Amino acid sequence: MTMKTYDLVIRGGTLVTVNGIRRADVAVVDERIVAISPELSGGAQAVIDAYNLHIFPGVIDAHVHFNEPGRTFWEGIASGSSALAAGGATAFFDMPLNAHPPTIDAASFAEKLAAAEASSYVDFGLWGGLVPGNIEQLDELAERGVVGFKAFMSNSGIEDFQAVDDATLYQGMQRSAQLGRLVAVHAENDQLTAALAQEARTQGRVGVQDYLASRPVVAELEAIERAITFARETGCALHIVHVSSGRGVRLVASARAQGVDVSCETCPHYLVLTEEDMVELGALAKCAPPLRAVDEQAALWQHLFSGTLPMVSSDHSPAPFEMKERPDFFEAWGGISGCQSLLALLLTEGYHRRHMPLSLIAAATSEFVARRFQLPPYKGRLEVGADADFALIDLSATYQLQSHDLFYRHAHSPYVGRDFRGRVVRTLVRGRTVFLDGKIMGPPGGHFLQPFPLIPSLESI
Ligand SMILES: NC(=O)N[C@H]1NC(=O)NC1=O
Ligand SMILES: [Zn+2]
Ligand SMILES: [Zn+2]
Repeated sequence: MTMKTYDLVIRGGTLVTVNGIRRADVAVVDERIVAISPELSGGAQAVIDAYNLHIFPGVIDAHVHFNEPGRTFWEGIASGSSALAAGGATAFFDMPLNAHPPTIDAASFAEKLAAAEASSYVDFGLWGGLVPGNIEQLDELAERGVVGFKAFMSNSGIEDFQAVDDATLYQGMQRSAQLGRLVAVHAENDQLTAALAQEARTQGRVGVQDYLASRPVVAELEAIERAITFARETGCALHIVHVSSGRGVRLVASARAQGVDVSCETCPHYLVLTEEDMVELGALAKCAPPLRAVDEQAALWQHLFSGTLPMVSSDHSPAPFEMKERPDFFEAWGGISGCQSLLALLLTEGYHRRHMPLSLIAAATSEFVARRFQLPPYKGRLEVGADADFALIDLSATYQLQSHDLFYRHAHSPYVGRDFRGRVVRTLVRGRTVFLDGKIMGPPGGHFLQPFPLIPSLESI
């Protein structure tokens, strides 16, 4: 009798799935999970001892800006995907900005795809952009496999990626509905935020508080409602990125209850930082929508617990530190470097501090992401047949984050100096270790992920 031989067996770990946690061995052949059982017999070419570790499905970070090509000096796919791997992520979706050119047509898509295929350590999907003037290009982007189309309802801070006017958003959603792709929006009312900012700046009020006051919650609520109205009308699936307020999540949840195909995400910074931190940390913690008061933050946690807020992604939006150093706070780069800390923050502040179930963390960072964005059924789950994408976690390890721990091109983050509980020990992408004990293991071998089922090419129908 021949014994079965696996490529890899991970022994004794505690598996965290959306259906609960259990101890089991996991066997991998050809990049996929082929067996899960309390005591797996059979040989293996490699064995990982995970007796004191939790095995999470690899994080799928649906929202990062890696800036390559064109602004690789801000981040880059190699450094950004290294940071993700160090944070337990096995896949990401890159936003169509702040690379140059932005991903708004077939040619720019090809450039981005080539860059990511050459240097990503983890798997990746690509967002296309919806901007004034590119509705004709949505078809070619859909055909090439974008996750969906991202639009800014307010100024993006990047010249080459213009905010949508209402007509572009409406018509873009009509086209996206026909293409079966969703639209994701940065939801803030541009007129309101621009006018409030302008007023403050002409009066010489250019501090953190003035910035906060220029982007009130109502600007977010109004834009979310408008996007939902268009989604209801066009039948387009809608995703609201980085919702910063409990009331914003409520709008999404009630529209969903009425049958609108709309989802939302929040980011770790809205869960663990408040506007007071923005005052204290300055531009390191500058983002849009801005950080909020503690009551909004508490509401976000409640929504996360109840499932009305089903997804957390990082909105990692890095830049050289010099771009954060401006006497006028409005001029400092708005964007937080945080993708390496996404899972660790949820473990520290969610699981340890608030007793959030680990299953919910796995759902919010992996399983729901895969489902919402229609990844192939072998992504985002810990089960037989799925890709062997894992984050191995020592839940009880404590540490203080240091800037030299960060793999970002520019090693700043509002979380430096923060105490964490729960450490990523090892990350595997399709069975291959990409991060172990503080080091990235090359070479980069990330695969391009497309939504599934694939859109048939127009010539084939
Ligand atoms: N351009 C860009 O990355 N903007 C992002 N930064 C941020 O804080 N919010 C965003 O939308
Ligand atoms: Zn945004
Ligand atoms: Zn973003």
